[in-house]
Amino acid sequence: MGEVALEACLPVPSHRPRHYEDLEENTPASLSGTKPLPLPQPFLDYLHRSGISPSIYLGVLPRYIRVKPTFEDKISSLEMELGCKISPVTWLHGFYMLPHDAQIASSVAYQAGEIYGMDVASGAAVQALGVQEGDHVLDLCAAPGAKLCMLAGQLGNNGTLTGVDIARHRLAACRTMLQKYGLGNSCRLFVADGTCFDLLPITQRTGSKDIMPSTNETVSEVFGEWCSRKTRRQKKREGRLQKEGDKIELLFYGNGSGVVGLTKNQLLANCSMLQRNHSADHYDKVLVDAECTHDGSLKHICKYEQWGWETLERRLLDPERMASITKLQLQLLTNGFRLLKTGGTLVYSTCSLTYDQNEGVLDKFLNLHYNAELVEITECNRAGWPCEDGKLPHTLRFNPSRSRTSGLFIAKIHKCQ
Ligand SMILES: C[S@@+](CC[C@H](N)C(=O)[O-])C[C@H]1O[C@@H](n2cnc3c(N)ncnc32)[C@H](O)[C@@H]1O
Repeated sequence: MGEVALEACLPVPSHRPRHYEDLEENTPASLSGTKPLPLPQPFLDYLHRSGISPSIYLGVLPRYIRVKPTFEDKISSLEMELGCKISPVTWLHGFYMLPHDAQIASSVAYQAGEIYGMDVASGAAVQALGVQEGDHVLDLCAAPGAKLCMLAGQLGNNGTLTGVDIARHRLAACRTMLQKYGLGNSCRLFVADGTCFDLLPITQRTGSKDIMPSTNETVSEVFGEWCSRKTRRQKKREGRLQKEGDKIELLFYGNGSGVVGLTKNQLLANCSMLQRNHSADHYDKVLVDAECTHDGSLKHICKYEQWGWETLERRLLDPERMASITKLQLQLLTNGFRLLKTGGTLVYSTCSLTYDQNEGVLDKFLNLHYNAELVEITECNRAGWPCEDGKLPHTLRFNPSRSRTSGLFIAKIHKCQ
């Protein structure tokens, strides 16, 4: 589905939703005149139980792009090509706002990898992490990769970026993005379960010089430069590695990621480092953009029209599914924090606006981790961000109808001694 107004793509209900009145009452003045949204009753009940007003889905959101710094002075040529107004987002550098129906995919800039579509609230989550050149950064739920690309851009050529996702096909899309935008040099991507992933960054201390190769490894098992076209030998080797029952698969690595020249055992030897508890070898920054019910995303809710509303009932409304998703979120957050070095920063975000998946998960996490502290997001013009306070100190919520962004929850955590 393209970028379409929600009202235009949702089915007309056979009955008047119970929370219709709530919807009318809560319609923001700036959006008045917009018809109430026809959502199925079970979903409205879910929103009601979760304390979310259905009014957040009213109105048509603009679309956003992030542009490479070198492209910023060429915005007028993109305006001419697309035939629409493109305005800079005043509160987050590098982001621009377009009409909701603007089609960027055929533009010269998109094809040349100068711009990509990314919601500006997602950009805020990345900005909150405060990445600096030289950092070792972990993105524990990386696919399909918009945030990973922004992280890679902020990192420059100094430091490393490790992306992890459990879904191979989604991580492959991430790899395509990194390559298209020329951002993969310092990155490595692993297909792995983020709840137990335990590879540390390849820093000088844990780099190839410190780790002795295993005696039964051959030269052919040393990682050479990654390329999209693989030789038959490489494919055979990868097949063999997977057959050996690896839980972790290295899907992509750039020349400056520290992987080139290592053997498989050297790379995986990083695992044992955690037991040694050298916190200094851990990641400086960790992003846990956790799997969630996506109920803050208008675009995502629209997709249920294609998938069928019964899919939504199965994915969002089933109590067992909800319990398993909050458990997964807590496990991802816990493991991300374990991989973070003392003094480091972690950002937890979801595109759900329910209490349970955000403050609820954090509450449980903070009760178990005396050395975790919620801290204020002070990055880049933060005072101008169009968000609201969450229900825990320093947490933020982007409410779509007020912020004109996709819905997002963001919390920033500091790892103390
Ligand atoms: C909200 S999406 C992440 C979006 C991504 N950060 C971006 O900006 O494009 C959540 C991701 O978590 C992944 N995921 C789900 N369970 C996981 C697990 N146990 N370990 C790692 N990733 C997981 C999903 O495959 C999905 O790609």
